Amino acid sequence: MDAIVKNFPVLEDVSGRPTQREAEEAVRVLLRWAGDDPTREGLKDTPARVAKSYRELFGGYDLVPEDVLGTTFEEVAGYDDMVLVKDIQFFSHCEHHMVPIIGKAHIAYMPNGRVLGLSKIARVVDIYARRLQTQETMTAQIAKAIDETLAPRGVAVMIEAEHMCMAMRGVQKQGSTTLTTTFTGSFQTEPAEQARFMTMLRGFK
Ligand SMILES: Nc1nc2c(ncn2[C@@H]2O[C@H](COP(=O)(O)OP(=O)(O)OP(=O)(O)O)[C@@H](O)[C@H]2O)c(=O)[nH]1
Ligand SMILES: [Zn+2]
Repeated sequence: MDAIVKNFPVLEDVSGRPTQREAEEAVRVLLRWAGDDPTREGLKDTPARVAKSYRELFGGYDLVPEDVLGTTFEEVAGYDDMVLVKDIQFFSHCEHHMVPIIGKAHIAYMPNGRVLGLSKIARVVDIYARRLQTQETMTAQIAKAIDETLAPRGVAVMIEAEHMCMAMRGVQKQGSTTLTTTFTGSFQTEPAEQARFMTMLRGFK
């Protein structure tokens, strides 16, 4: 695997979680930090809602890719060419500002006798998207998870995303897209396979 994975180890568990009560109190503090009054009628239930919503938006911390990548099929009539699932939409949050990253993942692999249930590829994207992320980390983590669980001949992951921390605040550049890729196995060693991945991705829009 490439250097990025070594630099960004996979985070599978977060221990020492605060209680729901503590989480709600933290939201009240942030509401006051924003300049509002957490005791006013409209914000009364907001801390509880935010705490609940965090469990969903960051639900990826409770999941491991091995659990969803278990469904594989061997009876595919000898099919051994590229499988590409493209335009998998996701919402994540950047680890620097905790604001949304909105994007699409394109994932291909070269089977080695077994193919994955297609929905499982999208589930792996969600496991990593529903954590605090950088786009580079997420790209490498998805490739690593599929590579290690399925042991295919190669994996290619491309992510294209817009970072709201660059659009809504800070430098305030709307509409820019960041592209990241990770290639393993034959996608890394054979430029022709990488090129075919790009052609399949871009050729049939
Ligand atoms: N490489 C990378 N950078 C990211 C990602 N998401 C956000 N960033 C960047 O993280 C950087 C954090 O920079 P800092 O200077 O520490 O924080 P800041 O003062 O809020 O920076 P500005 O966004 O420029 O206002 C910014 O340049 C963001 O654009 C990501 O997925 N990958
Ligand atoms: Zn950010």
